[in-house]
Amino acid sequence: MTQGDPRLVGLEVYRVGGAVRDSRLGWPVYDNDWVVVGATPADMRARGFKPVGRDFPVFLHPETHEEYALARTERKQGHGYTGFAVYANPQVTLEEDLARRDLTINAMAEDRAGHLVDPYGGAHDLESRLLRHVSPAFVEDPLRVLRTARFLARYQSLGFAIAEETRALMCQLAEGGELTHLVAERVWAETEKALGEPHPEAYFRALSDCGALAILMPELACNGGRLEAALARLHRLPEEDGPWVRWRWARLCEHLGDDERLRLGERLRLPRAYAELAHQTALTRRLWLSARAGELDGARVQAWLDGIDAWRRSERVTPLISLVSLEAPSLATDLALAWRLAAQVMPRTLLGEGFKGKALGAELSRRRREAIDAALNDSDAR
Ligand SMILES: Nc1ccn([C@@H]2O[C@H](COP(=O)(O)OP(=O)(O)OP(=O)(O)O)[C@@H](O)[C@H]2O)c(=O)n1
Repeated sequence: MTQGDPRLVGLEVYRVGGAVRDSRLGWPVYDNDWVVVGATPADMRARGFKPVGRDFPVFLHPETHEEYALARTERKQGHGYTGFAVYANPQVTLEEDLARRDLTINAMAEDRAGHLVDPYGGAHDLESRLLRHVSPAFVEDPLRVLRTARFLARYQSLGFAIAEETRALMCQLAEGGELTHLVAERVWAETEKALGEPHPEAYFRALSDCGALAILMPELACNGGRLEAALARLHRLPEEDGPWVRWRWARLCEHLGDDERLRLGERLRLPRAYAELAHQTALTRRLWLSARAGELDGARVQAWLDGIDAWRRSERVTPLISLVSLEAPSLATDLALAWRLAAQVMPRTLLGEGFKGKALGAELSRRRREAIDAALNDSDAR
């Protein structure tokens, strides 16, 4: 791909990071990152690369739009993400650039002929299925605790585990209070990515094991048994092509009380769509729990439909009923009928009958309730 590219002639360029790791694992590679050794920003601009990094000397290839970063070292100076001193200069070697990286499997490079440069044993760890830190500098970026957990969520089915000594550093970061310096957006970004991986439960378990979950998402961490039950639900999702990452989040949080769920959402600055689905899912859980306890009645079903705003957002109903069918199949059948009958009560009809304003609202509610009761009675009769 890079062979014969005139912009690269005379440049010392290596493919690095995730692309090297994933191609060796046989995992799909979506984009390539490159490191350039021995060049200056002026060299890159002269070749037509576009500078993109405000903080780092990173350039975009004008045609492939892939990232080319000048080799750099980084040292932590303060707390949080801004506290890094970046040092890029043509003397920085590839080995030095690789040394600043988080995990050995992420610290491999390939030259343009495909030869591996692997000073930290990444290929061996890839074979041994180990997530292992490159150096003690791992602790300089607390986000790496989450990244390591996320890679476990991605590769767990390949047999990966976190190396004992890396796990110790993760615990150390949690105990030392470093995680409190992570901004909500970065925590959520990693968590959202982890939720999209094949084994998101491994992410939360790894964070729980090192004490990070108790700091970052204490609402989920407070009780081991509840956490395991919540993690089991991550793979029990409604059947539909919809936003399954959101569903995973919703199922994870559905056992939380309203206050806890809101607090967690605020803590993570959760996007609205996630918060809304989590709320609807929690209401739905209460409904099937009440059915299980033999306490279901028309009022509860109507309150549920009101709560999820079914009348205006009818598209919400079927997926939630599909969720109920996983937990309480016969209730799902009843709800489907109740919804079908209640949705046939049209405000327009009532307007035609002369209802207006408050009276219209009250009559609408009364007739919907009638329809719901009829559906539930029908179920009792069956
Ligand atoms: N906190 C971080 C973030 C990134 N990296 C390094 O930067 C590379 C690129 O980071 P990124 O694109 O975030 O991750 P990928 O490894 O490419 O993984 P993904 O497949 O999730 O994109 C990583 O491989 C790793 O070497 C790091 O050491 N520490």
